[in-house]
Amino acid sequence: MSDVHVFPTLDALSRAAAQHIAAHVQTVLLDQDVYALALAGGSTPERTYELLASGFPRIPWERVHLFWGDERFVPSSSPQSNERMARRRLLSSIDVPSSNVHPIPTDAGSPAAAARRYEQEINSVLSGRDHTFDLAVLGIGSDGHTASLFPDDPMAVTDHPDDRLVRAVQAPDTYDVRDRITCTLKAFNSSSEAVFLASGEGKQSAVQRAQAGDPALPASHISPRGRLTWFLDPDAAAKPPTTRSETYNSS
Ligand SMILES: O=C1O[C@H](COP(=O)(O)O)[C@@H](O)[C@H](O)[C@H]1O
Repeated sequence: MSDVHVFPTLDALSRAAAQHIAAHVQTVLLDQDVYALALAGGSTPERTYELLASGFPRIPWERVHLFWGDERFVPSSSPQSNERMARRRLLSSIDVPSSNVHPIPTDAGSPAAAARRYEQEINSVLSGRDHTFDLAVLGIGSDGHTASLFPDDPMAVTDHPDDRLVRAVQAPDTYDVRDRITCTLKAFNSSSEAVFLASGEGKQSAVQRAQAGDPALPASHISPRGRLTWFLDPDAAAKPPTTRSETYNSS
């Protein structure tokens, strides 16, 4: 099941995404003690994180566990670090217990060691559940990658992935940071929900191909157990905005 919403600007799509995430947190916490949110890196979600951090809409952060969908194998102080971005935009402004924050451990000796440790952490924090994350925030690259699942990686473009929840991968040589750790299709597709955030003309072709189900794109293989919702601007969607009242309902 996939819903597509087009908003006039990145700010508007970020507001709608923040409201969608907050509404889902509130709903899920009626039935569960804790909520597991997987964060995307890159630049597109920065505004959504700032809005979530601003307190509107309000989220009971003490009951939320934060994970990262992928990470570059760099120190957490690096400008390339997905952890650093989320700490600056979101975590620095919210009262979330440090024991609820689960960054990918790039201080492990190697990407493979970091992946192994992160899989253990996910299994330990989320043990006893029948699903992984309650919601995964995802971006999409112009090449159709999502998280650090790249098109040239056979495990990123299969409907029958291995049993791992986290893997060490190499990004193509056009990327600044090639050593990466990523949650797998299994981890994302065992989540309750996922949202894609995409803005700008550079994303247009990848968004169209992913929505059409082009099997060569990792983003096409994202299929959570419940809703998959796209938050787009007109350039990424190649469509004019649809008004919020017609197309967006956070319930
Ligand atoms: O490398 C990455 O890229 C994607 C997309 O990033 P964006 O800057 O185009 O929004 C991101 O979702 C992923 O977490 C990141 O590691």
